[in-house]
Amino acid sequence: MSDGGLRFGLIGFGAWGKHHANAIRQTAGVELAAIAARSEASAAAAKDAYPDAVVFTDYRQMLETVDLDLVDVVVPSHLHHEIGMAVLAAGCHLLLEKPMGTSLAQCDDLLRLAQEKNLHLAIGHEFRLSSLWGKVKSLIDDGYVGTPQYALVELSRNPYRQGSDGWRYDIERVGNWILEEPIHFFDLARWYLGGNGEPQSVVALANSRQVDHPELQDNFSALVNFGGGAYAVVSQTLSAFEHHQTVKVTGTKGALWASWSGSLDRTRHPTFSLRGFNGEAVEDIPVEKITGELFELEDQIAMLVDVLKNDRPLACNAEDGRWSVMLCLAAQESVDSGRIVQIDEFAKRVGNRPIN
Ligand SMILES: NC(=O)C1=CN([C@@H]2O[C@H](COP(=O)(O)OP(=O)(O)OC[C@H]3O[C@@H](n4cnc5c(N)ncnc54)[C@H](OP(=O)(O)O)[C@@H]3O)[C@@H](O)[C@H]2O)C=CC1
Ligand SMILES: O=C1CO[C@H](CO)[C@@H](O)[C@@H]1O
Repeated sequence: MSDGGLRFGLIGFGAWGKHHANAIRQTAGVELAAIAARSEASAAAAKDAYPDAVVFTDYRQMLETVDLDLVDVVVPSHLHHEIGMAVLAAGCHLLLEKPMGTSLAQCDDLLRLAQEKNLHLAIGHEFRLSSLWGKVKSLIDDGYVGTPQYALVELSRNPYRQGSDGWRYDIERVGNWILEEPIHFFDLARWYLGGNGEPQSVVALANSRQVDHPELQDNFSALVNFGGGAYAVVSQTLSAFEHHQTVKVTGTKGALWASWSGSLDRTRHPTFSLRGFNGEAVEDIPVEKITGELFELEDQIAMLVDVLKNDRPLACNAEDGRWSVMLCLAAQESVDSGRIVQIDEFAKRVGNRPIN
């Protein structure tokens, strides 16, 4: 760490990488020291927006020549493993965007190397930093609903962006569409219901609007069984308009209903609300801070500064990231086979280790 604070590098200056760069710029105690883009055009845009950062078109050169504390990786999903491994091998802490990998073997390589090198590996499930989705979690933990028995995490939105070179619509590069956005909801569901034990099984359905691309699934719904009989419903449609997300959690005593709406996922002007039934009365529950993925991204960078400077725990660690990848892969297997997938069996067969 230099005297001026932490030195962060960024790899990937696309649609979401630009927001990461901005979040780093907004955060006290950290400097965006270097950026690696791929094309000359993206590198020029990075240099223009961040003239004080050293800009590269080869991330390896950046890792070899610049002294960095943490590198933030925001590239198409099929590159997470290759680039994440290179960052850790270079001895830098890593913030890796979701999905942690497109296979469990990739997640395990990253976990192993981070452990060997004693480096932090944070996964970009920024919803965990949200004042709204986080308030639901703290109310559950405080016993507001009693023992949680049911969670619905649902999104209705417009279609995914193509991504640079159309990677998001290429199954080889995206992995599957569950790894794109429903992965956040599996992470939330496990966060909310995890007190009942880890997920035990998943069954899912999906379909596509494009007859010639059945693998690009616009509609997706899954049921996840947790210990103690609790279960979650994760559901998403990409065939809708704007961006509307709902969480409903009910338990033996009460209920919570959170909702977030915006013209786009990245609006800074959303509407959101949290209502609860505490077993006696229905109430509006105040949410202290504005919420949305742009705000959470800033909080995620601030959280990392706190982790590195004050040795605090990560909001979402590599085991959590691996779990959410596993749930997505198990759900895709259920879609493809038409069968319920037992997570412990899947974990041993595909992940080469039991769930606990
Ligand atoms: N947590 C969240 O809420 C979100 C997470 N994401 C995740 O972030 C990642 C990026 O998504 P997004 O920004 O939308 O995708 P984009 O396609 O918009 O951007 C990807 C960028 O990566 C760059 N890139 C590709 N290869 C390399 C390389 N070898 N070195 C440096 N840069 C490279 C591309 O460069 P070029 O421009 O030159 O082609 C492009 O600018 C994905 O994994 C996605 O899942 C995305 C949105 C939200
Ligand atoms: O949260 C998200 C917003 O949407 C993107 C797709 O358009 C996803 O990549 C991402 O995870």
